[in-house]
Amino acid sequence: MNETDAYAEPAEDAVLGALISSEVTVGQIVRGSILECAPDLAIHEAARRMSTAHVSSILVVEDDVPVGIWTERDALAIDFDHPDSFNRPVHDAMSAPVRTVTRDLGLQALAIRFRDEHMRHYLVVDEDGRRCGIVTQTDVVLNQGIEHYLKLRKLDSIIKGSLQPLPESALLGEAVRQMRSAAQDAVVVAYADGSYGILTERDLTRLIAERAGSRSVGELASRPMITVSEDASLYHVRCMLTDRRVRHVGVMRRDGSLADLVSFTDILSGMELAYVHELQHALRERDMALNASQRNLHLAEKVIESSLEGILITDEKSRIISVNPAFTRLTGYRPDEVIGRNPSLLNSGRQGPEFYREMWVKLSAEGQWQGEIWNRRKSGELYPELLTITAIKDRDGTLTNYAAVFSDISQIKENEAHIRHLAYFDPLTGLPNRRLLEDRLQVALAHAHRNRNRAAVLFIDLDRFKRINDSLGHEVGDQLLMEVARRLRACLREDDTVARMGGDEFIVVLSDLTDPDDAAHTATRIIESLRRPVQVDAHELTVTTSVGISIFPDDSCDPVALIKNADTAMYRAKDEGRNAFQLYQPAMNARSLEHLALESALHRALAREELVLHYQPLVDIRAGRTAAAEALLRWRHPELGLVPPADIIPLAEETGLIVPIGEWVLRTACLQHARWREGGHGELRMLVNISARQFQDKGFTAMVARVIADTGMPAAQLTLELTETMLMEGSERIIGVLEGLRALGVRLALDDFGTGYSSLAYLKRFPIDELKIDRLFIRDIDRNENDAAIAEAIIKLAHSLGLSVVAEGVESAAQLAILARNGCELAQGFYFSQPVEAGQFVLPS
Ligand SMILES: Nc1nc2c(ncn2[C@@H]2O[C@@H]3COP(=O)(O)O[C@H]4[C@@H](O)[C@H](n5cnc6c(=O)[nH]c(N)nc65)O[C@@H]4COP(=O)(O)O[C@H]3[C@H]2O)c(=O)[nH]1
Repeated sequence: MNETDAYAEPAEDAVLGALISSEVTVGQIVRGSILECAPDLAIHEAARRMSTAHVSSILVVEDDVPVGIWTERDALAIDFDHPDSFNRPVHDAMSAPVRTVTRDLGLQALAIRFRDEHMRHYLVVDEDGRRCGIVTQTDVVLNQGIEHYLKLRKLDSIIKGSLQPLPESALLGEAVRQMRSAAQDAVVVAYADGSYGILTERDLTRLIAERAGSRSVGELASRPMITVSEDASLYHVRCMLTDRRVRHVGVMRRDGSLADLVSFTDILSGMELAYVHELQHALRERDMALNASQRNLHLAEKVIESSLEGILITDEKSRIISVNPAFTRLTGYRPDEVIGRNPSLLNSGRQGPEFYREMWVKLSAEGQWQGEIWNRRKSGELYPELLTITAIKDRDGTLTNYAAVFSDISQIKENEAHIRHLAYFDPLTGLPNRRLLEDRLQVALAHAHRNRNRAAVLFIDLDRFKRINDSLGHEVGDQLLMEVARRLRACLREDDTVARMGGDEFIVVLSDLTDPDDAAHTATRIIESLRRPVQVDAHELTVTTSVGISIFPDDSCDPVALIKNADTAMYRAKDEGRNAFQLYQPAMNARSLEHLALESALHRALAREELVLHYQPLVDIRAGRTAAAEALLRWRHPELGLVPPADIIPLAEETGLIVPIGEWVLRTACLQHARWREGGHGELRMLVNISARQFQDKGFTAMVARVIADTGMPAAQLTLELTETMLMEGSERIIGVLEGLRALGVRLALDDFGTGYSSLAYLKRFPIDELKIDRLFIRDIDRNENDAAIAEAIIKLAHSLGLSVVAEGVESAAQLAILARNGCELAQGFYFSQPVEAGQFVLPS
């Protein structure tokens, strides 16, 4: 094994490790023992003690105070031609004052001091100035953790090439003079046989101790001199110096001649310490960044692993490369069954190729696709999921992966179907209820309009039903209603609709009538059919019926008006003696004239400041405290008195006046809120209704922003109430408007929830914060199990979508108790307060 192999350089990692942990302090490397002597000790005795102790310095102490230090370097100052000088007191030859460093000084800093102050020894003291030891340059070279640097540098980079060997016959005094003048700590002695020897400061100290006279260097030098090739690295040299316990090696040129003598001092002064320092810093930072990114990676892995949503990641060719545990839970496939395969293995076959084509078009254009999709589990079962696919690109924009995140929405769909059934059908008779009827009526009218036909609405009321109910009990009443429903159905064609409006009221919609008389014929058939006695248990019941008829388009084109007109006609039939039908006549409805008059007056109402807002509190059920106010529009008509919004809003929408009126409402409510804030009630939220027509206005979001800015309204305290039907136009534009509003910081609530037709899962797409359950569901919540079930289901669903819930129209403590039990957060209704003028609004104390 040659020397180079013996000092093989450390592996890269070991070097880096040494570097990073190299924040060593002087205190950690200093040797505890200090050789001390009194100032009057003879120099040769001091030298003897140093030689015996193998140390390079002795501290001169007087009265326990260091007054100087005598080192091997100081030995050079001794006159070797006159050995008498060896007997002088050390005080005459020592260096003073003693330079000190503290224990906590870093090795880097110490190395710089050694180099800049040309020192080779420092006395180390602790925080209280107590002596702890002597630190030498050699200690630094051995402990600094600079291996990486030494490894990079070759020996030839520090060779000075100024070596002047002395002939073996030269006298010791000459050698000392050369060392002194050349500021060297050793001289090389060239022997006549071509070999070399070395005489060092340490040898001089020994010679002083021996009181050696003037002898030739050939006799005194150590030989042979240890040498190394000029190609070796500084690291290699350092290892040699340490292992051989020497402080100098000769450097041999490739041609065999002696190039120089190098020592620990040369190694230290050849180092670019600032560079080393920077390198250490950079490496430390790299290490920290690496640690941080490993931590982030670990975190991301944990999130994916514990996510309740299924996650699937593919490569750019759509081959699955990883799935999370939720994926396995939801689809039934283990990772090893899907990795490497295409996600199409989950296809249910329910969506056609066109669906997937559109998905890919959107994915490549926008980088993301979201929607509902039916997939197939491993068991073969189909299930609906809400799926988001994101295309992932690297820094250069090259597509690298797709990530799909999905949740099983079967439960939501089931709830939705359940609620829809509860919401659209009368549980007693199984007939459509008012909501579904209105829907069907719209369809029937559109159909009739298209076919240029008529349609009819028949309002049916059982005469004196209440008497039966009160005298024979609900059970009997219910049986009777079920039989009535069955007979009504039997009187109609398949395309016609019969609905129960509640109590003993039914409505029939006859679609596509060619002759209005057909409506009268059907009415007669119904009256006849219901006139036949009904057997319920032991009772034979006979009921009579009154029917009112309105015809589309003759009596109105508006479904609500048609129902109202049929209702009016039905009352006329009752007035006329019951058990008959009446066709609607316009004169029956004096209100239509009123309507016209109102329309022109509304134009002037804004300018005349006839509009006012009333406020109704929303109460935090758990805290029993007013948490918000809803602003409700009123019109103080000079003759008609207070006109309710039901009469104002449709008119305002028809005439387009809703835009300025809507802005007035918002501004007035915000100004009112400013007054409450001044009074210390800034915590109250303000809810403002937005109409569909207003929402369609292009400048709507800008208007809201303007009002907020003008009035200083804290956006988070403002909630805009929207209705389901507004959202169901469902376009990207609507989502854009909602997101624009959200960006302003306002909250969004969905009003009258349950009366629209929305897909509940679809709601997930909208940035809604709050859901207001329509008061129709609340009205009978304490009497009707069905309504209670609907309210409960809506509350649960809203919570599962992360929405808070407001119950509207709470009129009794019993209703409130049920809502509280179901976890409903807020309630509003006459039980707490009617809508009142701002001055009468009771602020929370
Ligand atoms: N039976 C009963 N009713 C209760 C109870 N508690 C509150 N109400 C009524 O329920 C309605 C609640 O407002 P909404 O559902 O947003 O319904 C509002 C809202 O959709 C609309 N509206 C009111 N003000 C405005 C407005 O400034 N702009 C627009 N676009 N619409 C408005 O008119 C609708 C009716 O408003 P109002 O007649 O003031 O009727 C109010 C309120 O008086 C209760 O315990 N029992």
